[in-house]
Amino acid sequence: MPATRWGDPAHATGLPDGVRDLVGLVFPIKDTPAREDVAVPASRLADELVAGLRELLGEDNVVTDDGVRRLRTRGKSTPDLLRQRAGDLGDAPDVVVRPGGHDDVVAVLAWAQENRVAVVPFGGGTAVTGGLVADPDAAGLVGVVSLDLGRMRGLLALDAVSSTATFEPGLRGPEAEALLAQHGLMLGHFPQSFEYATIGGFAATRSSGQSSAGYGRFDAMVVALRVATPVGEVRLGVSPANASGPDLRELFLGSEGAFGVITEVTVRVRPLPEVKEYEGWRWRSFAEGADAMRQLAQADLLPTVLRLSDENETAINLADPEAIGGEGGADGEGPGCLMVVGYEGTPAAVAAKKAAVTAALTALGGAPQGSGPGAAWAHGRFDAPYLRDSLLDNGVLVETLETVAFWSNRENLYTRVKTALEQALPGAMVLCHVSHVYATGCSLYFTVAAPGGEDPLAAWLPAKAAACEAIVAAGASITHHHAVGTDHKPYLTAEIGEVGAEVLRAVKKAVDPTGILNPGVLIP
Ligand SMILES: Cc1cc2nc3c(=O)[nH]c(=O)nc-3n(C[C@H](O)[C@H](O)[C@H](O)COP(=O)(O)OP(=O)(O)OC[C@H]3O[C@@H](n4cnc5c(N)ncnc54)[C@H](O)[C@@H]3O)c2cc1C
Repeated sequence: MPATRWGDPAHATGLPDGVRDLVGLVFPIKDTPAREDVAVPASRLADELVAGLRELLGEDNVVTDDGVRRLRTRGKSTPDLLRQRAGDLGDAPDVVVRPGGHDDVVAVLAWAQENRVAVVPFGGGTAVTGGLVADPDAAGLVGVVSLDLGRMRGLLALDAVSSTATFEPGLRGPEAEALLAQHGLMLGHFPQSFEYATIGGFAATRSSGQSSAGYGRFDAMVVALRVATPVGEVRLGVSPANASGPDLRELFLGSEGAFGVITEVTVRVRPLPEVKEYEGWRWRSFAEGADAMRQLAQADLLPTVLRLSDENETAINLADPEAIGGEGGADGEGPGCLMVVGYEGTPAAVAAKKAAVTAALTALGGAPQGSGPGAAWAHGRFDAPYLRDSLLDNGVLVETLETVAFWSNRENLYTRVKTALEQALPGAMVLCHVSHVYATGCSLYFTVAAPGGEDPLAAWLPAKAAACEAIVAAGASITHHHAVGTDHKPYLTAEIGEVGAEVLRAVKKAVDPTGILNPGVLIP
């Protein structure tokens, strides 16, 4: 994946003319190509130090090449891409190392402690909240090692009786699913970053995928972990559940490389679905559709996939305000909102769930739209990041953010965040969908598009701050699944309290006394 863009360059198509024309009606279009010619800053690590790493891992697995260091710089948020596109490679690691297994990771951590070098675990590099941007200076360290887990790609164990699989951390989503598929099994974790994000990254950020209604969040799939910390190994999870004090698995899930390097992840697996059916439902308003989701969740009637776009997102996604959304729906009752509902499983299970959900949604006032919208969503479910690059190329600023609250706070949260973004970015288009649903609440996922102007990063950062402040003021969580990283860290204490922040600092001190792991990330 290039440093300045998402994904496989062969899949990047540019903006189709029709879409470019449509976008041009709303935002000024101008060519803003990325700079690829900027030199990577020189490595801060002395040759003798790098030689020490080579002795540990072998010549081929210690890389100081500028091209590789460029690729391991930051993650894939829009600010990350904008910095890279402008030629700012200031956060480039000094060296990239590629451990072959748990013992290699242990050896690198010992080397880093001895030599006071920061270690940044690098999975797929799809982080969107600054989780890959360590600050060695703040921790008094002399440089940064990017710990690229890409060689650790094994399926280590499969317990078919218990339905669990143990993976190494560097497997990307499709690779893990392909290994399981050989046994007729699946994991069922499909974030939009599925093609590049890794098993270790999913665990380290407590990721949530597009099928979370049916299969759950990633952290809920994890039953056991092996973690290498600077003070020793931690192995957790000898049983699915227990009452053996606080569950320490939870301490390492979501720890974003600040407490240790996750070297093995054991997850619950399930049979591959025989049937997949996705369909659309139309609602008169976002509030009405969201309330239908709440009622499904509270009646234990969740399908596998469930998402609801607000009026703006519905209109934009369909790029045809006459079809659904926009002024006046087909029934003349005002703007409409599209819900995507998906069912996966055995034919009998799908038929039974579909019948029950259909009856419930019909009774709640939903209008079935057939399989067309569902098929369109399934076809394009991993394409949006490519579109973002094309829009950035054309001078349009695009970024997403997400949050989560209880149902009783949903409307308040939606209004506050939308208003904050619209006020901070005049002329912005703010879209939203309910992306993940629980019996007690839901996640809201916002997409913002605005004129990039002369300095899109300078335009975006105050808007992001305004949105974060609105989330805090609404009493919601600063993140549902993108994690804390460095971007959300200023808002974490407001959510977990001073004592909570002190607990995190105390754990950090216990497992990483020299502060080499991801300094500056997560811990307030
Ligand atoms: C276009 C796009 C779409 C996205 N869609 C979703 C989505 O639908 N759902 C979602 O949840 N997220 C989404 N994300 C965010 C991101 O993909 C997730 O946070 C993902 O889980 C990160 O995995 P990764 O392997 O890329 O981790 P990285 O980006 O490499 O790392 C993320 C953080 O975890 C740490 N880390 C990585 N591996 C380990 C390890 N083995 N041990 C310890 N620490 C580790 C890193 O140091 C860093 O702090 C999206 C991102 C992009 C760019």
